[in-house]
Amino acid sequence: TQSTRPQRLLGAVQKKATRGNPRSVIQTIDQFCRQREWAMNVGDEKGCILDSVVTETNPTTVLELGTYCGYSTVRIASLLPPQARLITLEFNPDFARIARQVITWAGVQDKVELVEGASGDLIPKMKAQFGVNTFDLVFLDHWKDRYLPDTKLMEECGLLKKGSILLADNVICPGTPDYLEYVRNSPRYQSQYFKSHLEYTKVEDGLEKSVFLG
Ligand SMILES: O=C(NCCCCc1cc2ccncc2s1)c1cc(-c2ccc(F)cc2)cc(O)c1O
Ligand SMILES: [Mg+2]
Repeated sequence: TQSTRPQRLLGAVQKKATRGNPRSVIQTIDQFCRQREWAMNVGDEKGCILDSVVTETNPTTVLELGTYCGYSTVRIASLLPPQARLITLEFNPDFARIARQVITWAGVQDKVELVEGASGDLIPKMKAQFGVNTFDLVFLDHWKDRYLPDTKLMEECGLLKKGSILLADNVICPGTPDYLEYVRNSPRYQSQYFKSHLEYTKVEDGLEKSVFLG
């Protein structure tokens, strides 16, 4: 039977990347996506912006919405201090199955909890079921029309505290117009746009970093 793109991406990682070395996993995926097949990872250009936001935030508790093959999961987890934790949500079980193997190959599985399900269902369970108080950093990279409702849901569930950082991928391409309008006009956020390009292309895209002001 035909393999899927995530399966071929995992194959490249298991063939070319060094076990336990997150940087070599990232490098292998970027090479695969540039030389073989495009895939919707945040990529190397936006990935550097992600890295700088993670390191400057120095988060203890991170939420990622949208795991896909685990590329940004590995990028974030590899920069976390020892006791820090990353919870990543994935809706698609096939993507989740691949992501678990990529995360383990990179050796960051002890910092990561991958949960399968829809963000709208799981966010209200974060405190009771996952023992989360608040998130220091949230990376939004799932359905683009869920960024705004899920941000409002996180506010309502008390998952954001003064200083929590929201970092949103794809605010230009595919685009998240209602989310951008909200975080840029709400008095509860201080927003900043980091201009970049859609992963592995010359198309404009960018990340929006929004600090929750409480
Ligand atoms: O859709 C994208 N990403 C979300 C996939 C949806 C996966 C989900 C995870 C989850 C977890 C919890 N609840 C609900 C959900 S839904 C996406 C698409 C493009 C793109 C850009 C130009 C193109 F021509 C074609 C695709 C680029 C990107 O960087 C993306 O992130
Ligand atoms: Mg994305």
